[in-house]
Amino acid sequence: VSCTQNINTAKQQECQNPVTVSSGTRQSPIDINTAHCVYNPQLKPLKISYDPNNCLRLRNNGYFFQVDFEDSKDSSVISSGPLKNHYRLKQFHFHWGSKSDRGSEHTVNNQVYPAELHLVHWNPVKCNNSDEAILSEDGLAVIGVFLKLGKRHDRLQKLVDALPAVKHKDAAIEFLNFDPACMIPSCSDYWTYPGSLTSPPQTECVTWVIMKDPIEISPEQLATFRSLFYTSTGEKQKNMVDNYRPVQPLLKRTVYSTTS
Ligand SMILES: C[C@@H](CNC(=O)c1ccc(S(N)(=O)=O)cc1)Cn1ccc2ccccc21
Ligand SMILES: [Zn+2]
Repeated sequence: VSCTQNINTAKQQECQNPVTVSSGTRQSPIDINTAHCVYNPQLKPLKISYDPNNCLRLRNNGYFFQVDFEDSKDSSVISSGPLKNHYRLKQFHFHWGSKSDRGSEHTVNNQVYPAELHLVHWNPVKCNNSDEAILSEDGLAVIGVFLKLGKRHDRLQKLVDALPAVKHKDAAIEFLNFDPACMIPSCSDYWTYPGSLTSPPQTECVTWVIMKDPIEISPEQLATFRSLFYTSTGEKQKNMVDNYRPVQPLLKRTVYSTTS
């Protein structure tokens, strides 16, 4: 069933025909209960190799703002860690709250962060393109990075300065030479589990890799995220905030950890 519905906000908005994936057995996001995580000594660090020349454009898709990458070659890829194949970077985006006591999609021992970064990669070994990947079991690998309030993130400022140019839904600008590796924490520890897209069509195609350490951004930088709109120009303006899905049941899944 595909209906155009806004991203699930905390109120789990439903469109005409509710599309809650109630039959889902591996939905995302989840709360990461560190006491129930299983230490897996075989888990290697994730290998990350991004080429800033693949960075193409920044756009407002009406759910979040997103930076799109050239993904016709294996030039910005991740591998190793829990992954059997290498995966190509397609885009990254964020989720954030209207206030700093909400915003992240995943939580850690029920602790919420004010925002969360998702770097979305697809499997070129199993799939021909990213649209096919969302329909395949191990089609996507998404790196999640928590954001906490603190000092200004100097390298992220280039992105923050570009946001006013994409205030409204469907706005897009050329955005070049940004290295997403600057948003990966220096500590390589992570949790990993099998999950889904957190927005429609919520297909169960994602291997999640959630970095343990958050990165820091300033209150001013987060305020700029909140200055974007869900709405197109001409519509009644609705601030783009609280674009996160509530946590979903873990069910029979195990979250693996790189640390005991
Ligand atoms: C995959 C959608 C587009 N959405 C995504 O690519 C996507 C990627 C990652 C996340 S997250 N937050 O989990 O990292 C969320 C969404 C397009 N699309 C293709 C077919 C399709 C059918 C219905 C609706 C949208 C559809
Ligand atoms: Zn996301």
